[in-house]
Amino acid sequence: MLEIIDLHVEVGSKEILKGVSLTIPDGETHILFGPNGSGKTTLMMSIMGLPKYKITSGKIIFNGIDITYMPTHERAKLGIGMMFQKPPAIRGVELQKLSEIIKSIRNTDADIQEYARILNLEEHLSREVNYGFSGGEMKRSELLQLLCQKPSLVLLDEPESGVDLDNITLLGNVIKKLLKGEKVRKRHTSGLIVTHTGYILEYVNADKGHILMDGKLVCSGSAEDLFEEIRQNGFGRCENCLQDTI
Ligand SMILES: Nc1ncnc2c1ncn2[C@@H]1O[C@H](COP(=O)(O)OP(=O)(O)OP(=O)(O)O)[C@@H](O)[C@H]1O
Repeated sequence: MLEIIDLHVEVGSKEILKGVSLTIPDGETHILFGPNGSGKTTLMMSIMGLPKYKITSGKIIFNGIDITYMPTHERAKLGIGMMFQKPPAIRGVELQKLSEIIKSIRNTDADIQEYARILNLEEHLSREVNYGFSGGEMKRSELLQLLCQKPSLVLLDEPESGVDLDNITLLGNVIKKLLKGEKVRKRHTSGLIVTHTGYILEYVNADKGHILMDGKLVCSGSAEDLFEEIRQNGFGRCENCLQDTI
């Protein structure tokens, strides 16, 4: 499904990712932990191919295709979808219109009205995408777009941040549905999720967790065990592991 090999990425001429290797097999959901500024968003953006994130070496292989230098819209067409931590507003484009475009590009059978109903976004369909939306509404709008895209790899960057407890339940259940492993185009859906709070672990079956420190993956294992360790001891012990990688 997704294979990242020794990835080095620069942002604004500063090296942020310093040799990340990660494999997410078909149908697996992996969780990415790490302190602020360690490079989690950078990794997600690099997988999605945002131009600001300059890959200086290494490879990203998706379903056997080398996508390292492929433009973002082609990656989206191939089935990589992302929920951004801070999604941009798109002036002049209604959420309904964008959902239809996404649906037609991927040729999915998404029921936009039904998904909007589930996500309490019916009134937002006629509004410009994310413009003036609250934090929680933006997250739901991102999720609506993902449901329309039906990606085979879902990247979720802090899906629960800024979302109230009722809406975390709603979001968690929809994400669970998105990842539940139903076959999309003969493949199961895979996921990579960044979380600080760990709420999302209550909704998804996480196959593995990873810890990113200063642009390097320093640890992999059970997502629940890693989260418990972080909850109790912070990233202190990870600092020692980071020293071992230098
Ligand atoms: N244009 C830039 N120039 C220099 N450094 C940058 C630039 N853009 C981002 N960075 C730095 O890259 C580092 C990694 O940022 P990133 O957003 O990937 O971290 P993160 O792990 O997702 O953090 P958080 O948990 O706070 O969301 C940060 O130290 C950030 O300041």
